[in-house]
Order: sequence, then C-alpha cells, then structure tokens
Amino acid sequence: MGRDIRVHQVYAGRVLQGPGARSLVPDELERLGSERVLLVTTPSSAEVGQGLAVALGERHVATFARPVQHTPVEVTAEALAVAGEARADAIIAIGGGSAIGLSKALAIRTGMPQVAVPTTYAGSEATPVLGETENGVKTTRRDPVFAPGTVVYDPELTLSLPRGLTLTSALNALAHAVEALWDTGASAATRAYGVEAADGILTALPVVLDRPSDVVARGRLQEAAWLAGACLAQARMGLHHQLAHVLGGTFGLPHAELHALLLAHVMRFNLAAAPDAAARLARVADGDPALAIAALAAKHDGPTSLGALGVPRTALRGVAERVAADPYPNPRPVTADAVEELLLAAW
Ligand SMILES: NC(=O)C1=CN([C@@H]2O[C@H](COP(=O)(O)OP(=O)(O)OC[C@H]3O[C@@H](n4cnc5c(N)ncnc54)[C@H](O)[C@@H]3O)[C@@H](O)[C@H]2O)C=CC1
Ligand SMILES: O=C(O)/C=C\C(=O)CC(=O)O
Repeated sequence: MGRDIRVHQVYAGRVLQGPGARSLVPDELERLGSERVLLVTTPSSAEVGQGLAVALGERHVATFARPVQHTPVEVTAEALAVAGEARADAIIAIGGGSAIGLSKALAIRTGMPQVAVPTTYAGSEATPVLGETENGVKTTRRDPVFAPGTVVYDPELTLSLPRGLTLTSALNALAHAVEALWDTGASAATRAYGVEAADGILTALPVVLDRPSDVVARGRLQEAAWLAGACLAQARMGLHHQLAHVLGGTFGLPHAELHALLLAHVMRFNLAAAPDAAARLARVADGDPALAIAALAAKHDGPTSLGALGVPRTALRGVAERVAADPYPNPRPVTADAVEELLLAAW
C-alpha cells in the first residue's frame, strides 16, 4: 500500500517582528553568546550596518559588503577569508536574498550561527535552501544548517526599497506561495501559509505601491513574505522556480524581476492541472489569479519580458530542453515543446 505521509519542518527558531525590531539585534547576539560578529551588508544596508556596528562595539570584528546575486562561490571564498582573519564566531546579514545567501554559504562552511535581517521580500531568511553559482551553473540544495536561527523583521528597513524592487520582490515571494499551493505533497499548514501569504501580498502590495511610506502596509507585506518564505522552506518548488534558477544562473539575470515576469505565464501553464490551488488562489484574488498577477507584473517600470531582460531568443529551446530533461515536481507534465512555448510567450 502506498504511504501518504507529509512532513512539516519549521525553521528559524526565533523570529522578531515589528517597526524598530533591528534595535534588538545586539541582544540576539548576546543570547547566542557571540563575541566576534561578522556583518554582511550591501550598499543599501550600509548605514544600518554602521549603526549596528556602533551598537555592537568591540563585538563587531569585520564587515563584508559585497554579496552578489546567485551566490557565486568565488565571492563566498573572499568573505570566508575575511571571516577567518577576523576570527568571527557569528554572522549578521542585513540585506536582501544576496546578503542572506552569502551568510548561508558561510554558515555551512564554518558552522557559525546566523542572525538574518531581511530588507526585501525574497524570503531566503525563512528557508534551508541555498542556490550557489559556479562556472555559470546554479545549483540549489537544502540543508537545515542554511536556515538562520534568528530572523529580525523590521518593516522600517523596507521603506527605502524602490518601487520596482518592492513590486518584483513581492511577486518573488508570491511565487513561493503559489508553487506551494500546487505541490500535492505540501502539508495542511503549508497550504494555510500559502493562502495567507497570497492574500497578504495581493492586499498589501497595491497599498504599498500607492503609499510607499506606509509602515503598516509594509509590515503586512513583510509578514506575508515571511509566510511565503516558509512555503519555500516546506514545499517542493516546481516549474516556476526551476525556470528562474536555470535562466537566472545561466544569464546572470536580476532575480526578482525574472520571477515577477515569469509567474503569470507559469500559472497559465499549470493552473488547469492544479484545480485545488486554482480554486484557493481564485478566492484570494477574487477572480482569475493569473490575470490579477499579470496586471500587477505589468505595473513594473523596468523589464517585463525575457527579451527585455536580455535573454537571446535563440537560447529558449536549449533552456526548455534542460528543464524538461530533469524537471522539478510540477502539476502539469513538463515537455521541452510546452516549456519552449511558455518561454516564447514570456520572451
Ligand atoms: N535560498 C532562498 O531561499 C532564496 C534565495 N534567494 C536569492 O536571493 C537573491 C535575490 O535576492 P533579492 O532580495 O531579490 O535581491 P538582492 O539581495 O540581490 O538585492 C537587490 C538590490 O536591492 C538592493 N536592496 C536590498 N534591500 C534594499 C532596501 N531595503 N532598500 C533599497 N535597496 C535595497 C540591494 O542592495 C541590491 O542592489 C538571489 O541570489 C536569489 O537566488 C531569493 C529567494 C529565496
Ligand atoms: O537561489 C537560491 O538561493 C535558492 C532558491 C531561490 O532563489 C528561491 C527563488 O528562486 O526565489
């Protein structure tokens, strides 16, 4: 007899949430017993990082400020050298998925505990997942060690997000929820997270786009992104994430913009084969969910097609064949011809 047993694993032992929560980061390091902290920042989080460095005083021993999307292994090697020289014993990553990805790459190589302070909606802080790039090939793997033990969600840190990244990063989060909803192996809790995440994003994102400085709406969006990240942590991702990983890793594309432009196309491809997900998403979207998401994606003032992102049309067949040769679990069977058609529509 076949067994239908679902496993629900929760990550991030401790989550702090709310405007100003970043001020509690030094206390979290104290709880961890850390005396030598490596800060991972980006240009956008440099100022917050400097404030934190002052608050940490002598416990701050080094800063690495150059994380790169898709976590290239050579950048990790540079950061590893900085951490080793400073004899760091813990990492604080402040930034989007790139800073948090680098933190994860360092954690698995050193065993250092991580405190993640996300500034986008990508959701990496909630997952035991890391994609790393070597020689232009992105490989994604899962390991509980990747998941930061402490996450600090401070919506004030998202106020500086430009409109484009606000929109595309929120759609990156929505993609985690959508793919969890059509994963037939997902637990009841994951489906609940998926619905709540999709509802939060579809409700709060339009408000934030209209009023970017609305901290309450930003908080709701961030909370939804957390749940979406938890979906990515717990469910199997399908064709959407596979396309994003293959295209992003091969052509070095901007992660959030790529997710944002692909999502409605993959939903049109999959939803007829995923009636339960389609019904839940239709309730949340109050109509055709693929249409609602296409309309949101079209609000982006940057590239909204693969062609505009710089993917050569001649590369699409090769991508489709790579994806169909070893597909992620997906509600609709994945063939090279069907994926090529999807990619052409997105191109
Ligand atoms: N392993 C996982 O579970 C996940 C990993 N990722 C990875 O994360 C990376 C993408 O992360 P993203 O967050 O989309 O982008 P990112 O971290 O690369 O940031 C994009 C740009 O936005 C700037 N930025 C970030 N926060 C800002 C803020 N609050 N205000 C102004 N500017 C800000 C950054 O400095 C950077 O220039 C990719 O490498 C992707 O593969 C993404 C989602 C989940
Ligand atoms: O690239 C990674 O670190 C792994 C997963 C993701 O990027 C998830 C996503 O595609 O948003």
